[in-house]
Amino acid sequence: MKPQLKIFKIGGGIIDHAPDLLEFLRLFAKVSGPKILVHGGGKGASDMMASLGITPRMLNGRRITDEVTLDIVTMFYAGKTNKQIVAVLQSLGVNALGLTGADGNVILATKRPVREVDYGFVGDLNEESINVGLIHQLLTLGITPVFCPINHDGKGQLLNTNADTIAASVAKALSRQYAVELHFCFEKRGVLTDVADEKSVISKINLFDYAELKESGIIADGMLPKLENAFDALQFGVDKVIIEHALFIDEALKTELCLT
Ligand SMILES: Nc1ncnc2c1ncn2[C@@H]1O[C@H](COP(=O)(O)OP(=O)(O)O)[C@@H](O)[C@H]1O
Ligand SMILES: CC(=O)N[C@@H](CCC(=O)OP(=O)(O)O)C(=O)O
Repeated sequence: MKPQLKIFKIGGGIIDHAPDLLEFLRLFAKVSGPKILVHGGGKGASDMMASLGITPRMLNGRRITDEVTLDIVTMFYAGKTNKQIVAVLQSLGVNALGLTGADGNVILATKRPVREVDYGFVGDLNEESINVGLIHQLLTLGITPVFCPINHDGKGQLLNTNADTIAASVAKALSRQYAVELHFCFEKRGVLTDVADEKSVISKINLFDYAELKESGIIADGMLPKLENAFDALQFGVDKVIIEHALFIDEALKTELCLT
């Protein structure tokens, strides 16, 4: 039987609010067994860009990342956010190790090819991208990897990758060796039929429901790429995928995805 591995992803809505981030990290610290944290921080990065007089540009849930934007997001994700999270986890007794994809060549990305849109320095991932051996060794040493959304191309270029995609790709790659549970944690109780009503959580969504929810417009915005990544993980070997509130990971109200 494969050993268990729990992977959690948190996004900008939680990271941006210091008390919520601290509360989530307290809950994460209590999770037993091998675990990994993947963080985003898109909202804070956009705020930082705006404060510098630069207008953030997003398309289909991905940030158009020119040279200046890459500098800012690298400072924000790999610097401030990643190191702050690692420091708090250390204070909570978790031996966390903050990583970009360049560190230990742990995630190798490919610059997104220019088609109708030039996304700039955005990195795509594939089956070969994740250094499963290194992550396994870190977990064996009792270390908790903390991934930020910055990766590299192996030729000296840093690239910006959507954090949901990193979480799904790491989960898929490690599912060859581990029974993986993947948790997408954000500021709502799960996938809702009405985004204004926290009680309208859909407890289970299969591929058929997913198509209908997309068609009807019930899922929109950031939830679209999140569910796309989440179902991709489920279809390629991840045992369990859950979408839930970052501050209520112990509670039953949440959305679980299933294939049929
Ligand atoms: N049906 C839905 N249920 C829950 N959230 C939804 C739904 N449709 C759209 N959303 C939006 O998706 C957002 C989550 O995506 P996103 O902001 O990208 O999260 P994160 O930054 O945590 O990855 C929610 O804040 C919500 O506004
Ligand atoms: C290429 C790309 O879009 N990268 C994302 C990485 C951060 C992210 O995914 O943050 P959340 O999880 O908080 O949305 C961005 O810069 O917004």
